[in-house]
Formats: sequence, structure tokens, C-alpha cells
Amino acid sequence: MRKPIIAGNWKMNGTITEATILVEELKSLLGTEELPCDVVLCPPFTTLATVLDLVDETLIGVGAQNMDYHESGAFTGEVSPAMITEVGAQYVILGHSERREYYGETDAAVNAKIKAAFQYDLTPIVCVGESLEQREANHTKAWIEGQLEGAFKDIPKEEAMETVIAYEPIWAIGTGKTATADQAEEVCRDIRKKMAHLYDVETAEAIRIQYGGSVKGSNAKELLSEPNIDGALVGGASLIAADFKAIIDGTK
Ligand SMILES: O=C[C@H](O)COP(=O)(O)O
Repeated sequence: MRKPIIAGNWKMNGTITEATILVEELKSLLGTEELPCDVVLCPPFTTLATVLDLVDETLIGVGAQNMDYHESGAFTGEVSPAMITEVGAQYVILGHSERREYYGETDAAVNAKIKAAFQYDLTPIVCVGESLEQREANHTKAWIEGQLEGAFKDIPKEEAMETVIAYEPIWAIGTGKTATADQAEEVCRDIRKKMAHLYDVETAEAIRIQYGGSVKGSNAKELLSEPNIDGALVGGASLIAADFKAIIDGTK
């Protein structure tokens, strides 16, 4: 049985003051009861330490939104896996479509980052997804299969099983245009089939697959009840504590 995982990708939002208010609100909404799923907050690098302090002694996990794959060196503006592990984060989002589109991140780079993440005990949340043009041209399946082949090249089965894959159709990100539960389930099922093909059924069945793209409290339950959708990668709605809590409740 796969445990659902809801991750909030704050993107480039949240000063230390704002992050503190948001996490305190979320903590008080979640209370001290056991969480119905894994909950992960992915703030910007500058607030990672603050958020980690704030969630100390709670069950809330913390992740970075990106990292470099080199150990250290002359890579101005980059952050290494060791730095993220040292600060205390447990997850890292890799290959988000915004990284791919604005910063030219390739499948090969995502592959190197997955390897580096495991070397430093970080659980990668690997994003894949198609553009509107690709969907309309019926290229979604082939495109995502190619992204998975590139990202998981030479990644051992034991690591693949621990990876979280986030299916994020680019046309649904920040647009308010959510994929229907049927559309999201169809692609998540194809992703699982592809992982079974790349590895085996045991591996594919262990991998948690999230849907991301305009997930809200109002649509979370329907998406999360699909058999191949094991969670959500949430952007905008993760910046409002009550909305994020409503999505977490969608896993109940
Ligand atoms: O990483 C999160 C996704 O890009 C979804 O963002 P969104 O929920 O604002 O559409």
C-alpha cells in the first residue's frame, strides 16, 4: 500500500517572515493528530533552515526545489546536495517544468541530480509533463516516456522504488485549468506502466506518483481517489495554510 504524499512547492515565494506565519498557521490547523499522508514543504533555499526549525518535532517533511549535481566548486548561484542534506531537508524537487523551461534543465541533468540526491540521502521528487501543444498532437505518452527513460538512466531499482514522480501537465500549472481526474489518472497509469517496463512490476507498484497542476481543496479528493495518483505536488494552494490543509484532508 503506497502512502500518499502531498508536497507544497512554494516556488519563489516567502520571505522568512511570511514563511514563519504560513508554517505556524499550517501547524495549528494540522494539530497534533497523526497526519493522513506524508506532508512535505518545499520553500526557497533562503527559508529552508527557518522552516526546518519550525517543523521540528512535527511529522512535516521539508524539501528543496532544486539543486546542482556537483559536490562543490565554481558554480555560482548553485546549491549542492551536501548543503541541502546538511541543513536537514529530506526531499528535493528535480526537473520541474519551470527549471526545464527557464533554465534549460535537460533529462540528462535530471538524471545526474537523481544520482546525486541518493548519494546524499535525499528523496527526489522527479517532475515530468507535457505542454498543451504536445497533448493536442497526441504526443503526451511518448514525451513522458522519453523523459522517464532519460531521468532514470542507470538508476538502480532500489533507488527508483524510493523516488517520487510528479506528473505535472504544463498547461495545468498555475493556470487554474486542472487536468480532469480521468486525464491525470490515464497519464499516471502510463507512467507506472513505463516504470514496470524500465524495471519490473514490483518497482512500479512501489513508486509514488503525484499529480500537480492547479490542485485545490475543491478538486483534491477526486484526483486523489484515482488508483494511480498517490499524492499531489501543489504550487499556489500551498501558500495558503487552509487550502493546503484541505488538500491534505483529500487523502483521507
Ligand atoms: O510544483 C507545483 C506545480 O507547478 C503546480 O503549481 P500550481 O498548483 O500553482 O498549478
